[in-house]
Amino acid sequence: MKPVIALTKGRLEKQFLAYFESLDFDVEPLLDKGRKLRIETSEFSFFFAKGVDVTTYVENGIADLGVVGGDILIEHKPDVYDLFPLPFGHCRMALATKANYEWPNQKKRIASTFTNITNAYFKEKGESVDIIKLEGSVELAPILGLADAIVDIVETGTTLKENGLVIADEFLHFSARLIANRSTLKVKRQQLVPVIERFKKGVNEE
Ligand SMILES: Nc1ncnc2c1ncn2[C@@H]1O[C@H](COP(=O)(O)OP(=O)(O)OP(=O)(O)O)[C@@H](O)[C@H]1O
Ligand SMILES: O=P(O)(O)OC[C@H]1O[C@H](OP(=O)(O)OP(=O)(O)O)[C@H](O)[C@@H]1O
Repeated sequence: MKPVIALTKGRLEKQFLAYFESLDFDVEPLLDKGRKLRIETSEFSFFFAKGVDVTTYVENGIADLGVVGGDILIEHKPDVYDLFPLPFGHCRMALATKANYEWPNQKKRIASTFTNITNAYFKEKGESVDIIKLEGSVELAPILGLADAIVDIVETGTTLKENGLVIADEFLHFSARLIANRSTLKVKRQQLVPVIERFKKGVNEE
């Protein structure tokens, strides 16, 4: 059986494809996949899922390997092998507010998709805050008055800028990561190690 790889769909998928192609793997069947969620190449079986679901599939041994953002690993702490960083998907975590924002004297309200990361960040500062969980377009929260600030991913800073927000603090840097199921890595060692080494070659050559 071919190794099974779970890929985070969307943004990371496109960057993965470019990387995968640069390592001379067969990408042809992945290029025109349409709405298909599973694709077979000559060497691998791929499927595509949201980042956090990629970790669930890898954790449960449905996929041998997975490609996922480092933010997802820190936020959800799945029980998988975190093998190494991949040279794409670079972004950072930031606390952001409206420009010239005056923090209130009472407990701060922080909106984020990353509630565990936010909680850990403020805990380390010894500050108690109210965390409001949002699923996307988090930048809206300070603008509409739902929260004083947000904790969210920043790459170019364009989304913050175009919505009148500024970075108050930056505290974590991420890239995509290659992850593996813990027991599969032992059982299918002979098959997986050469694949992992080939992925690593691309990282070392960067
Ligand atoms: N603006 C960004 N620039 C670079 N990398 C990003 C950016 N936003 C997210 N990422 C990285 O890419 C991964 C996938 O993000 P993506 O936005 O495609 O999925 P998502 O956050 O689940 O969004 P959606 O709900 O739209 O699918 C994230 O886990 C993160 O590591
Ligand atoms: O610094 P930038 O390059 O502007 O990128 C940052 C934006 O990208 C992500 O959002 P995404 O596009 O995934 O949409 P979402 O808000 O629905 O998560 C992130 O949540 C920021 O909003």
